[in-house]
Amino acid sequence: MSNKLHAPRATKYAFDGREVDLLHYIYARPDIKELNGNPQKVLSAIDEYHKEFKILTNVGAKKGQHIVDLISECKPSSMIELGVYVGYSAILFGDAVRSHGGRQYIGIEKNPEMGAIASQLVDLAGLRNFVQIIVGSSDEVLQELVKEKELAQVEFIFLDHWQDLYLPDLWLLEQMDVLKPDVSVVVADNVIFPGAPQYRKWVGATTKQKREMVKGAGIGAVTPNPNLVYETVLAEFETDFGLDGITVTRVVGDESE
Ligand SMILES: C[S@@+](CC[C@H](N)C(=O)[O-])C[C@H]1O[C@@H](n2cnc3c(N)ncnc32)[C@H](O)[C@@H]1O
Repeated sequence: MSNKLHAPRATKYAFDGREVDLLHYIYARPDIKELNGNPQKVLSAIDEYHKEFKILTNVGAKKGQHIVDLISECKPSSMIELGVYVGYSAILFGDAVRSHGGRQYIGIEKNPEMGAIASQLVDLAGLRNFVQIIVGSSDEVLQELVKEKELAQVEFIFLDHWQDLYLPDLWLLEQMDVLKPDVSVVVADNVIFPGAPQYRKWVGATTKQKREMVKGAGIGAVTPNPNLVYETVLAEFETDFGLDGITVTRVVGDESE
C-alpha cells in the first residue's frame, strides 16, 4: 500500500517523488551558493536534473523562449499562470516580466507539495518578492482574486494545468469580464500533445460560430461570452514528448450588443 494517504496518485511523469528528489539534488549541488539569486542558474540546474535523472513536465527551453519573446513584446505589468508544478516556468517568466518593468507574477498550483517546492525554488532564484505562488484550484483562486479586487483585467495568462480545464477556466474569465480587447493575451501549452481540441475550437472560432456553439447543451456551470473577438496563432515545436504546440490568443474586440 502506498504511504501517500492524501497526495494525488503518481502519473507516468510526475508526483512519484521525483519533484522532492529534484529539491535534494539542487541543494546538494557543490555550486548551490552560486544559484542563490540567479534565476538562469536555477533553471539550468532543473534542466540538468531533467536530462540526467528524471523527466519533469516543465514547459521546456524552446516553448519557454517563445513565451519569453512574447513577454518582451507585450511587457505585461502582471502575469498569471495556471499550473506551476516545480516552478520552472514561474522562474523563467517571472524573471522576464520583472526585467521588463512588470509589477507581479501570480502562479496558481493545486498540489500543495508542488506549491511548496515551487516556492522554495522561486525563493532560491531571488524572486520571492515578485512571484507569488498561491496553492488552490485555478477556478476557485481566480474567482477569489476577482472578488478581492486583486484582478480587474487579465494582461497575460499562461494556461498549463490540465488540458480539460483550459476551456472551463477561459469561460470563467469571460464570465468574470476580465478579458479585455487590446489588453489580454492568453497562452496555452500542450495544445497538440496531450492536446486541447475543445479549447482550440473555441479560441479559433468566430463570434458567430461561438454564438451557435453556446446554443448547444452541456456548457456547464459557467456562462461563456461568445462576443469576444479572438485572434489565435498556433506555434509548433519538437519537444522531448514529440510534436507539441502552444496557442497565443489575443483579445482584439468585443461584439456584445
Ligand atoms: C504541466 S504541469 C505545469 C508545468 C509548469 N507550468 C512549468 O512549465 O514549469 C501541470 C501542473 O498543473 C497543476 N494543476 C492541475 N490542475 C490544476 C488546477 N485546477 N489548478 C491549479 N493547478 C492545477 C498540477 O498539479 C501540475 O503541477
